[in-house]
Amino acid sequence: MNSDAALELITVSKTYGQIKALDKVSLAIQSSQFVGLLGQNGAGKTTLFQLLTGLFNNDSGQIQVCGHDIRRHPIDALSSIGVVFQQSTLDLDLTVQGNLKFHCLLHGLSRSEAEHRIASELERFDMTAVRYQPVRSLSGGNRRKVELIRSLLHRPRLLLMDEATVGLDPESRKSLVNHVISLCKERDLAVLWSTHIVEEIQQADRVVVLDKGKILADSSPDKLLAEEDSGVSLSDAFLHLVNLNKTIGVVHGHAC
Ligand SMILES: Nc1ncnc2c1ncn2[C@@H]1O[C@H](COP(=O)(O)OP(=O)(O)OP(=O)(O)O)[C@@H](O)[C@H]1O
Repeated sequence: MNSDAALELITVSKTYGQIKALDKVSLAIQSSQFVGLLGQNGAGKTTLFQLLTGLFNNDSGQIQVCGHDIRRHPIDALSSIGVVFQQSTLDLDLTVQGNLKFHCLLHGLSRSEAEHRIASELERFDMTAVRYQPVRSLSGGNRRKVELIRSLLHRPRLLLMDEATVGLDPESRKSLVNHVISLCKERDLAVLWSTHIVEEIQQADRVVVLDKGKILADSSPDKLLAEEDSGVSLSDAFLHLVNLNKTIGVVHGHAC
């Protein structure tokens, strides 16, 4: 067990009937690490996030967040996590302030501390001007920024970004990635960034490739490129790895 890790999974499995959505997954993320998670449809990414956010329990294995076991000490573990989900969870009819304040109060912050943190995070993201606007009136990119700000208000140690750029234009996507990379380094945050868009994680410290519930690779983007020797881009390396795993699966299937 790595007690310094912001997130540690040890042989975590989750099945749905016959389907092994996660199969003995082990993974550790340290503070200040930005880890990209790649996987094709059905690889197990959503299942992983569902376990990490306490929505479902793993069948076996252990999940620790900042040293807190998510099953035995869920409040300590979950309060160390900030999450931006793929689907927006903002109340469109409330103002930005209303959404952010609600989150602060849920986390037990006093009203004055909430005001202070909201003001300083909005300033950090250059969003002070929209503080009292209804979320409905914001662009998609700004709504995502509000969700990111909200995820940071209780000062998490681990940030989970679950396909958080879906629906954003390339510029807004790039801006969100850059914001999160800066935060990761400035605040010693551990980040797990799940995406289908390989270019988003070119600057990641590590790239984890998940396929059919198993980790196929866990290394730096440069190392992954060199190891796969499959083309010029990280995207080529990812596809090569996943296709290779498909071929191995077929060969094993025939052998049995
Ligand atoms: N509630 C469920 N009941 C049954 N099977 C499920 C359930 N949730 C996920 N699965 C199966 O588990 C596997 C992993 O699915 P999961 O949604 O975690 O993958 P994913 O990587 O998030 O895919 P996508 O990129 O399409 O969102 C798939 O085979 C999926 O069909």
